[in-house]
Amino acid sequence: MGEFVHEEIPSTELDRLEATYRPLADAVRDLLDATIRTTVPEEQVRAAQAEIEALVARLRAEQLPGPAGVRFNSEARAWNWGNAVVGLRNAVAPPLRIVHESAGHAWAEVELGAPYEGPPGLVHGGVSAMLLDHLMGETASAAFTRVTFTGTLTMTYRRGTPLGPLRLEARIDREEGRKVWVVASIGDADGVTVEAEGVFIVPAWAAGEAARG
Ligand SMILES: CCCCCCCCCCCCCCCC(=O)SCCNC(=O)CCNC(=O)[C@H](O)C(C)(C)COP(=O)(O)OP(=O)(O)OC[C@H]1O[C@@H](n2cnc3c(N)ncnc32)[C@H](O)[C@@H]1OP(=O)(O)O
Repeated sequence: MGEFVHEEIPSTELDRLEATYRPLADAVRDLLDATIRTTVPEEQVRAAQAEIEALVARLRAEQLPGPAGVRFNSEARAWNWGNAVVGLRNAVAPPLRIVHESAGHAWAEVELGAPYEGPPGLVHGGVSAMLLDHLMGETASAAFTRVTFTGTLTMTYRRGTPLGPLRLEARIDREEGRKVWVVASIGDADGVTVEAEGVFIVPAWAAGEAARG
């Protein structure tokens, strides 16, 4: 596993960088959707591909040696720009904007489009699991006071989850030692579509931090 990296970038500078990278990722997200849905003639598809390849080369002129990781500064600011669910610079991430109502209760509202499809018009079951896994993990972390990893995640798909606006919610159900049980759901305007239960574990190597949290 990589590490949580201490990198001393002031929070004001991070705000400035995020204002640059967020619109870039939004544009790439739009590109994903357009790549799925375009019906332009094939020669235009090939021309667009060449332009995209040129853009990739421009961005790769300077880059990190590997994934973005999780970083934090001494102002208690943490950033995980590559995260698959919440990563600000990750066009694959919706991204989920999670609201921590209190330690142990969090929710998010999101609109999922064409890149998240499984059955026709419905959210891919693995995407539902991925989004809930992350939301539940952050919930188990009790407002970022401890590190938890998913141990076991159980999904119950009650009915198809339509693409479009959705609400996700998670709560800590109970705790025992280093184990935290979290329950969660996804719902649309007509009610719950997916329920999940998970056991999140404060790893032995992080247990000291958890005791302080
Ligand atoms: C202060 C800093 C703040 C920073 C704050 C940052 C917060 C930022 C939040 C981000 C949120 C991200 C959310 C993404 C969530 C993922 O995607 S995490 C990635 C997917 N998960 C993984 O890769 C986990 C891989 N597995 C592991 O690393 C280890 O097996 C585990 C799960 C950490 C457990 O390791 P361990 O600590 O050595 O566990 P161990 O001592 O053997 O067992 C402890 C207890 O847990 C039970 N247990 C162990 N494994 C399991 C299991 N798989 N299922 C159920 N129970 C289990 C044991 O039976 C034992 O129970 P008791 O005997 O105590 O009753």
